[in-house]
Amino acid sequence: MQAVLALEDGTLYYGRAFGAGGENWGEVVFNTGMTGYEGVLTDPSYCGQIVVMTYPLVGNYGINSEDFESRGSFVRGFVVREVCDRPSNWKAAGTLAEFLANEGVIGLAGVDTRALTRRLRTKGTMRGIISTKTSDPETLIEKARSCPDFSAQDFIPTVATKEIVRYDGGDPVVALIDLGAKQNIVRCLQRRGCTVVVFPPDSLPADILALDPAGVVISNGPGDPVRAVSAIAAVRELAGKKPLFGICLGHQVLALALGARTYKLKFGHRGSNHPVKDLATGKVYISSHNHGFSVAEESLGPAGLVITHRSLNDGTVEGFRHRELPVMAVQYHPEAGPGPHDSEYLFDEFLELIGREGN
Ligand SMILES: NC(=O)CC[C@H](N)C(=O)O
Repeated sequence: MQAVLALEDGTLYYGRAFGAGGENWGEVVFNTGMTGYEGVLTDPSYCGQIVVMTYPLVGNYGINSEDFESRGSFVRGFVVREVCDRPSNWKAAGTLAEFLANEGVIGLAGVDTRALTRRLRTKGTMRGIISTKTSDPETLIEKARSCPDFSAQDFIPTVATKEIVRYDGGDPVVALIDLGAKQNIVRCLQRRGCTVVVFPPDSLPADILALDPAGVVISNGPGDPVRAVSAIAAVRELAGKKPLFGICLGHQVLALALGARTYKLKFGHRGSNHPVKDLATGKVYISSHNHGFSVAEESLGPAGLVITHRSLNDGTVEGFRHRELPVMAVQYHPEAGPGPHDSEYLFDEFLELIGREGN
């Protein structure tokens, strides 16, 4: 079966359909990871987006639920150069096509994803429609042009928990504000002995403080950070009361809560191979990224924040700390999943921050 991706600039990319059939729309973004498609597909931060993989062969180690980052896939479409139909891996429980079919995600294979990526890099992220109904491409282009603006949509309620979930471990007890959290954040904290209590995104500060956690982590998540209104308000109140660690959307929410600004990047950072410099040590880490927004560097100082990490690809802010308060944040993914594990040391730094606060 044929499928097509229509972009709002009028470009069409035809290929072979795999996974689910039908039609869906979203913001078209590219990911430069050479592996890790299971983590990408189940990362709730991709909610509302059609993901294009630049690596030319995807699906070769199949799918297994142990590597999932959430309960399913929230992507609106998945575009690859070549899909592997016969995976080979001891953990594989199924194929990529089967997984996408089960999740209702339309796959499109046979596209020159590098050419598509160059277009997105030149023109910036665009809205698009992925469809297995290919007979009327002009209508698809029109539909792509009339999709709602990405920043006008609230994705967090679709992906985040509605109830408090407790993962028992030892001490300390850490609260995790779930804006669409990747499961590996929980795993990384549990591996360090923590009990993790996951809170819904609209939890009140008083609910979180009632637990008396030693620290609070604000998770990754989808969409424009300025829409995370209740989390921003909650975090503003928690700052100074508990040590805080923001990851990705959590980093942006912390910045906004403390008075800094965010803006949309032209095409974002998505992949497992992004160099970031830790400015305290001068060390460069290859790290896992998935963000389309960034914190404006000039807005950090007035908010009492100091840059701690910087992207070596485009120089944007990748981490900050507060000058006085126990507050740290990174724009990228110390939990990896997928991606290199080298930045897990940031969880150790968070536990040190908790320790210093005498909890
Ligand atoms: N992974 C994330 O938390 C992404 C944060 C935000 N949705 C962005 O695109 O910038």
